[in-house]
Amino acid sequence: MEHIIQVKSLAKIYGNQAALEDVNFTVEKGETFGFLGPSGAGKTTTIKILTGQLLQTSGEATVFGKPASSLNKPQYRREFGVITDNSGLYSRLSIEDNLNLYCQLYQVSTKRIGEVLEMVSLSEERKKQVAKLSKGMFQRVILARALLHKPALLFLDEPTSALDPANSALIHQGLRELNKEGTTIFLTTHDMNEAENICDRVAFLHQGRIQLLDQPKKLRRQFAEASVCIELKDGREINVPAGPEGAKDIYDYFASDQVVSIHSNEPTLGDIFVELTGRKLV
Ligand SMILES: Nc1ncnc2c1ncn2[C@@H]1O[C@H](COP(=O)(O)OP(=O)(O)OP(=O)(O)O)[C@@H](O)[C@H]1O
Repeated sequence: MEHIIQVKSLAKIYGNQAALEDVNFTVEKGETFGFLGPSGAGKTTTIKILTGQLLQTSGEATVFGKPASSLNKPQYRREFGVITDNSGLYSRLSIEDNLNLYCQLYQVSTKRIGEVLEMVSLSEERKKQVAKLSKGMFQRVILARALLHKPALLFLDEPTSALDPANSALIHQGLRELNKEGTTIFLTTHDMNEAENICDRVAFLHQGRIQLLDQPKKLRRQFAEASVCIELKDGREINVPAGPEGAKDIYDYFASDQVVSIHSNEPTLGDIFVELTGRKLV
């Protein structure tokens, strides 16, 4: 496997406060990696270090095999994209004119504009002035701009915070398509649905350390209760052991035609986070 990002014993101390302590992880080529944590966990600090905007106090952070601190140099601009809150656009210009400027900057054909606007469902609005866009549309233009040059690696800091579910879904769709085209994605979020929807693996950051790291599916299984829930026609929900000891009950409910649905008692990523840390993700 090819490590696109490699982080070893990373620490960041602001004054006398440790924001990150002994953080270790790798991000493999082609994956969408989610960095989950509540406010103040150290997510933005990590993105800033990985994109060369901030220097760590100790430890190693390499991106494409080079020290992350070197990514600040203009020659690496084409290789990765960063989307943060303060990604400015020219408000008096249209969406299309904004993207035209970036095509020149990245030396990308303007044909790509149509493709990226399609990916974020903004084809119809391309002539609209940026000042007149809703927040969700604005966020989608920022994403479209980051997609123009098909970066090998894209960093997103809470890409859908404060967006409604419809706009979030459009951003997720754009990210999935970009990932299919080969872009490795590193995103921070405190939205567990976002993590479940688009991430191949997630790391739970709490108090400056990674508490868990795996595929969402595996984490849910690891923390699942050994029981299944049977929903009955009379409205009751019965929890039955998932092993042989529950088999007779399950058979009886089916045999007497009482079952509406049966599902495993798997926790959400949010449930797991609360169990692990005693804190909610938001
Ligand atoms: N420039 C700074 N100077 C001092 N402390 C800072 C600075 N930037 C961040 N911190 C502190 O470091 C810790 C981690 O902050 P960070 O912004 O990385 O968290 P976060 O997980 O991104 O939070 P949020 O979800 O609210 O954006 C916090 O306790 C924060 O107060």
